[in-house]
Amino acid sequence: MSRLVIGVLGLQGAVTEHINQVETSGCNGVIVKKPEQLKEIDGLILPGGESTTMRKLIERYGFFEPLKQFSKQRKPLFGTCAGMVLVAKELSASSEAHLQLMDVRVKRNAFGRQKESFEAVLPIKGLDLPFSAVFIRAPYIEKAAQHVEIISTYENHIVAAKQDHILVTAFHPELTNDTRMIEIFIDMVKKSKNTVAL
Ligand SMILES: NC(=O)CC[C@H](N)C(=O)O
Repeated sequence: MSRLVIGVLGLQGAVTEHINQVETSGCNGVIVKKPEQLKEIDGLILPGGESTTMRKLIERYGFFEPLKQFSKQRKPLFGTCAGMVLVAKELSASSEAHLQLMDVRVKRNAFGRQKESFEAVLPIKGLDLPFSAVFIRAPYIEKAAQHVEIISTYENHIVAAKQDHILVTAFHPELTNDTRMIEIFIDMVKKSKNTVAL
């Protein structure tokens, strides 16, 4: 069977770290810089970075509608940190939401100044052993619809979740050597390919 092709939206943020993890996990990693490339990939990672800047670049490079279409086709998406902000249907503090793909309300920079960046060892649904999660000016999910599966919480806040073909984490799984989080995503991509093939 040919290798799965996982794209990383390459407009801004932690792109190469994700590509490295994708390749370590046995898939082909592609930096996506043009909307046409979305046709060539089986799943897409929206990396961490700065969501407001990413939104501007999404508009500038004509990605807004193509990304919505990508999701409409139920192709798997993985939003990490700023990527989670981008997919949320709602943002708190009346900020304007972006792609609005997942039924969650996200609070940006939610852990406050004392906790600009920190590491926490978290139990994750589906993993036998806890995951060492790196948070950098991280958001969290303030509110999730019933059909959103909560995968992990930290101090009672939702920091990882899944809805259908969309996975999100408030932390940066690509900044550790642990590839188990990306493997959860790769499994989703594998399953979606099998469903399409049937
Ligand atoms: N590390 C990150 O991705 C930070 C996200 C950033 N606080 C934002 O809202 O865009």
